[in-house]
This record gives sequence, C-alpha cells and structure tokens, in this order.
Amino acid sequence: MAPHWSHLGPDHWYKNYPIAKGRRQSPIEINNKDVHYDRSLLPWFASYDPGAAKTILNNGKTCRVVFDDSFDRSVLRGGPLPGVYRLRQLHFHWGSSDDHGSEHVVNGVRYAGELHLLHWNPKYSNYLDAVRRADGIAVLAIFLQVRKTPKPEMKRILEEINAIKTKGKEAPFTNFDPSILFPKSHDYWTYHGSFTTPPCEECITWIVLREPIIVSSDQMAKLRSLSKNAENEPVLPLVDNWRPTQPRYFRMVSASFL
Ligand SMILES: NS(=O)(=O)N=C1NCCCN1
Ligand SMILES: [Zn+2]
Repeated sequence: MAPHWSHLGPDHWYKNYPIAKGRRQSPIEINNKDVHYDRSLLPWFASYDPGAAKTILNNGKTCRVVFDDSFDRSVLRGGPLPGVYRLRQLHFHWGSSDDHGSEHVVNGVRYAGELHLLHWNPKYSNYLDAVRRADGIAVLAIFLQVRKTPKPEMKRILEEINAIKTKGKEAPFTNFDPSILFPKSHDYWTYHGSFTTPPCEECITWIVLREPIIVSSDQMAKLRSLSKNAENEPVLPLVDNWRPTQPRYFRMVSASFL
C-alpha cells in the first residue's frame, strides 16, 4: 500500500520528511554563471559486470533495473569520489511530452528525461546505512535528448516495458552492462545533494554528465506507456515522475571541464 501522502505533490513532502526543505536538496538548476571549473577533478570510471544485472521492474514510480550489489562487482570510481561505489540500480525520470522530463535543468534547458545510475559506498555496512551518510551514495545522471535517431543501446530496456506495464510487475533482466548507455564524453558537473524522491536524504554525490544521450520520440513514448497503477486498477499513465528544481543555497557546483 503506498504511503497516504504519496499522492500529494513534491511541495507537501516536507510535512512527513522535513529534510525535503533542507539546504542540500536535489535536483537543482545548473547555470554556467554559478559553475566553478575545478582542474583537480579526476575522470570517473565505471567497471560494470554484465552478469550483475538481475531484474527490471515497474514500482509505480519509475522503470528500475536492479543489480547484484553483494560485493564490489559493478563499481563507479574516480571523479569526485573518495573510493569505489557499488552499482545498485538504475532508473529513469521522464515527462508527459518530449519538451520536459529531466530533473536537473542546465542553463534553462529541460531534457525529455534523465537516467540515474545509483551507487553506494561499501565502507558502510549496507545500502540502508549508506543513505544515512553524507558520502553514502553516488548517482551518475545522464540526460535523454530527443532527436530523430533512436539509441540502439536503449532497446534492451525498452523491449522489456511490455512485461512490466503495471505497478509491481517484475521480469528477469540479465547480461546487461549499463555503460553501453553512456555518451562519448565523460565531462561532468558535480555537487552534493539528495534523493529526488522521499525521504529525500542528503547523502548523494551527484555526477551529472554534460553530454546527453540521444533517444527517439518513439523511445520516450515507450517509457510513457508504463502505468503507475497495479494490474487490476484504473489506468494511470506513469509520466512526469520528476521533482522540480530545489534551491541551490550556498552549494558549489564544480565542472570537470572548461
Ligand atoms: N531519483 S533519485 O535521487 O535517485 N532518488 C531515489 N529515491 C529512492 C531510491 C532510489 N533513488
Ligand atoms: Zn532518480
């Protein structure tokens, strides 16, 4: 059963989760005038084992692919990170049309969607412990930009959509290396923020890639064909699962590029 408040919009979350009005909330607007080029920032590297992919599911809020994170099997390292972080899951945010849907906004530009690859710091005993720590989580965020050409690497995920149309549906999803989804450039912005869904814990080192991946309008429509309702409930399209941007306050947004 979804929490009673879950039908209330993002502006109400703070009533149950005061941290949602915190000073380190996400997403944010990334504007060139506020960004600081940090030449000490290292490149980031993902070393993912395709065999770690397990299942794909519709949780009523997004389409999520889950990975085996019982050991350092698929990891993200480098960039702003102090060590390796274990890949736990990836998911998407998208709009009700191609002109919006991303969570982060860059110089006023909203993309059609945003892919999040969520990793946790294994210096903590488990994921639930990591979400309580300022350096517990690292999310690699990649914008989805609509052009005429579909992204063939998205095919695997989108082919499974028909098997997970409604909330609670899950299907096996194996032999998949999500780094095939990456754009050419590894240029990124980084800042400290939070989960963009409740409880909105402020535990995330965000690594937002400058280069979007190109998807087709039909591929976005496939994501929009998901439903937020369970199988035997009235149809509610799963769209606009993005949080509006939050105040940056005194946070530095660093860039790995000039
Ligand atoms: N969009 S986000 O910041 O990754 N937020 C998440 N909240 C719940 C767990 C997974 N991720
Ligand atoms: Zn997300």
